[in-house]
Amino acid sequence: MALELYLDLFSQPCRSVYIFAKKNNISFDFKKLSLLDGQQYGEDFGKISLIRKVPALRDGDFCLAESIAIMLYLAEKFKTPDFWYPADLQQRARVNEYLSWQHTAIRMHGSEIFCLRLMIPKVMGVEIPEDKMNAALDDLNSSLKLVEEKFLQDRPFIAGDQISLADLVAIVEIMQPVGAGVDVFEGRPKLSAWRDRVQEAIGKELFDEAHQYILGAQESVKSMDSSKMQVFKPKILRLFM
Ligand SMILES: N[C@@H](CCC(=O)N[C@@H](CS)C(=O)NCC(=O)O)C(=O)O
Repeated sequence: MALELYLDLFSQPCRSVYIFAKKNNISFDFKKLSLLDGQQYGEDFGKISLIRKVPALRDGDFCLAESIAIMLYLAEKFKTPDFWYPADLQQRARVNEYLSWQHTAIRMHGSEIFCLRLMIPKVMGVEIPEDKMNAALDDLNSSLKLVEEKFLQDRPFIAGDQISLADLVAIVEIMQPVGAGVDVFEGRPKLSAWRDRVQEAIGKELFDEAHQYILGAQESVKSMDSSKMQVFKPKILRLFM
């Protein structure tokens, strides 16, 4: 049985797994799971992951959740080039440091902008007050500043001269607010130059293919039937209201 990846390219961690697998010529069955249609709550997906989030992997009888665990599994199984997750002690520690930090920083702040600008107005039918939006933008800006000043410094990539899993996980998260219409690269030449290097290392075609849905998110969310998105209401109420 071919290796299966359950993905929705609206999702940042799905894009990192997708790009990683494609870039390393790992063949897989793309199992599209539509988050906006609530397919993560379906009975079939529950057999793959009780966490009910994507990405998820099935390799024979073995199922795995969590994007970073999935990419490390693929890296080990398919012996991908060292630069993705360097064997060098301190380079690997740099990658681990970024991967550990990002969950509650850039990922949280970029996702919040996406929810405040696109999801909440659609699902709840309300616009977000300006002060709340500004506070979320401040949080995002402080995380982006740390990406530049702490994680990149003067290096081409987070762990040194070559792309690693840290850069891949960083770029997919940083593109999420861009999809919601916030150009995080404007006025940030260092971050923009790093984005260009990451794009080049991934390959522009693959980068664009993986990001086409998120970059069209403003239009696609606008045209969606909000009654179908009510499945998100309890979560939005819990997290944001
Ligand atoms: N830490 C997880 C995060 C996975 C996650 O939060 N996935 C979101 C999409 S970005 C999801 O499936 N959400 C569905 C839901 O919460 O209902 C990873 O890196 O894989």
